[in-house]
Amino acid sequence: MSQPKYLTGDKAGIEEFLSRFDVFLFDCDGVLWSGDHLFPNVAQTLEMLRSKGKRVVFVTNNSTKSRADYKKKFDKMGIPCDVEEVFGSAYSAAVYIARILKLPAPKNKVYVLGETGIEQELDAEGVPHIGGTDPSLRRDIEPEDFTNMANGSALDPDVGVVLAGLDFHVNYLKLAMGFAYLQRGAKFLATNTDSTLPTAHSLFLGAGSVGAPLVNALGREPLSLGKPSQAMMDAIEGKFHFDRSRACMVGDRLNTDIQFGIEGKLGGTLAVLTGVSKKEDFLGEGKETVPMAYVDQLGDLLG
Ligand SMILES: O=C(O)[C@H](O)[C@H](O)COP(=O)(O)O
Ligand SMILES: [Mg+2]
Repeated sequence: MSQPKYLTGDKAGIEEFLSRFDVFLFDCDGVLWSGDHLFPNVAQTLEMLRSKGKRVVFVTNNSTKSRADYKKKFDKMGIPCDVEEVFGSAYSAAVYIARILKLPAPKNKVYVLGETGIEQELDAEGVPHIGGTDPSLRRDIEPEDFTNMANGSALDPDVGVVLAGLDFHVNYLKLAMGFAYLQRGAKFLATNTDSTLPTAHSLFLGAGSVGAPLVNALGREPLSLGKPSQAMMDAIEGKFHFDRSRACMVGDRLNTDIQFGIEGKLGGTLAVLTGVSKKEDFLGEGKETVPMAYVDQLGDLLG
């Protein structure tokens, strides 16, 4: 497998690379920012691409925010963005549940292990849901909870799906309730299964690590609707109608972003070193997932 091209400081190489693509799919966490810290020259780089007539789509696995929430974040960060340019895993999962899975009401209710982003996107698709940010679940489990989950009286009979995403308020009660629904046959879905979350210039538990207790107890993985799932790529192509051979995925994580672009048969992939993956992860012999090119940070594309 050919080695990726290092583009930082290579003005001619950058020009040639950018000329191959009309559309850039941008990952967010670890590429544009770390939490609320915008990396250098990100806004200027996106402006440069747009001035060259390139289309940008923001494709994030972070399901804690809805597309509308991301639009507010982009505005706060001074990055011009239309809400329609954002395609997050919460939206991807809500579209899948509403338009592909299409469980017959009333058994189409979703038990959410996650934050408001998931709830907002389910609302937008008209999918009923419980759990999530419900404050009544932010408490210790009590002896009667075990009894009432075991006999079903604490469970909603209309729940047909358990949807797991990044949840900053996870506890035993919420996990136990999710497991109770799964044992009763609810479909097991995830917005994404990233093991770690790159933020505050460090790594924290990701969505996959929050949902891991359910995977361990149940003995099987959820269907993930985030990167590298090609259901997400198909949904993005269906919405934006682009030529995959002229599209490039830009990301910080090999087993989500770069794999997503490669398996999606996009024209190219660009790794940045400001998030999860390190260059040692893809340079040298026998590496499983290798980007077409890489830069130290996104702003290096300014040349
Ligand atoms: O744990 C997570 O959910 C992910 O680390 C996080 O949300 C990744 O977001 P992305 O890099 O896809 O923008
Ligand atoms: Mg990322």
